[in-house]
Amino acid sequence: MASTSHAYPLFGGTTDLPDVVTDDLASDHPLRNAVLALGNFDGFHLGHQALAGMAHRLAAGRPVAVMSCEPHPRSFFCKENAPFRLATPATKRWQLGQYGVDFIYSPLFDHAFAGLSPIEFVDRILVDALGVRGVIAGPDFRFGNRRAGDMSLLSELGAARGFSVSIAPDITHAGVRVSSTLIRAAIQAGDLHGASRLLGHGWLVETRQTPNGGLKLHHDLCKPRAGRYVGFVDGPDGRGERRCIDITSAGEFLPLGPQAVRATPTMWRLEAQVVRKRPDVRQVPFRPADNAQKPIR
Ligand SMILES: Cc1cc2nc3c(=O)[nH]c(=O)nc-3n(C[C@H](O)[C@H](O)[C@H](O)COP(=O)(O)O)c2cc1C
Ligand SMILES: Nc1ncnc2c1ncn2[C@@H]1O[C@H](COP(=O)(O)OP(=O)(O)O)[C@@H](O)[C@H]1O
Repeated sequence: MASTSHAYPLFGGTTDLPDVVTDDLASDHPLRNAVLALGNFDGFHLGHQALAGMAHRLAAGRPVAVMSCEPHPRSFFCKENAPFRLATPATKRWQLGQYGVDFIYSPLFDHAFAGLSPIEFVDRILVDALGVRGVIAGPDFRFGNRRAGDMSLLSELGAARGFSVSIAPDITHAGVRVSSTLIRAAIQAGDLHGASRLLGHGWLVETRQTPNGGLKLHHDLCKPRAGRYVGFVDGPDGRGERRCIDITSAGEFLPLGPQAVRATPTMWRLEAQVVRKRPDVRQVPFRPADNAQKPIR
């Protein structure tokens, strides 16, 4: 049911991108009667993926949707001083497309939206604007002004209004609940292997051209510890290739060797921090593609 097809060789082929819905769906819109997963889904980690899988099973052929407010509520409430996001909207859209999500409900998170009471959110958004058949979220999901609504209130309201409310079990890794916060901490420590294990995929980042022709991490993304990294990018022949880059504390990408003069890609999968054994080692050889997840030393 998703609309636009988009090819990213880096990510392994073509995917149908979900529609992005920012407003009410008309009463006869085919995307009504969806099962909607609630939250922000930054990074689309293992917990989020399990939730999306459950939404698919509950939907049983009806549309599957994911909520993702913009800006991220954490930026709106200024809970973070530094950039913190694990994924840009474009990357998230591609990831959700890979999971067969039909649409992303992405309302503007402003004072008016944040000020909706839990009952207003249910009546105005879930029932009137989207006409959901069911919703699903983790046990910790909070909604409505001052986070006043919880899953038990949502279950009551759903039963009264005729949509189903499902609570997803916690997904853990090594005994700890997987969360975006945990993944950010791993990235900030330069532990991209640890981050990838919790994400369930490599960390996909977008870069931007700087005015002086360089490359910089997208300004909303959390910054990995400054150092030398191996990243995987789309090559000029449509196949992927591995490159070495130094990432500065400001998020600048400094390509090494002859690749520095090549056209600069905008999407990378950052795979590993290069641990230097000897201080005089300047270049690190590329590893074969099938070694993607092994540490490079
Ligand atoms: C309609 C609606 C209104 C919300 N209003 C608030 C709010 O006033 N204050 C707040 O902290 N979170 C509010 N939230 C919750 C945020 O979406 C978000 O879950 C939370 O702030 C993110 O914090 P966390 O990442 O620490 O869980 C609201 C959510 C919804 C759906
Ligand atoms: N480890 C997990 N197991 C199960 N559900 C999860 C997990 N992490 C997040 N969720 C659920 O996924 C949805 C999106 O979560 P969100 O708050 O955006 O992610 P996070 O807590 O990782 O920042 C919410 O309904 C949340 O309860």
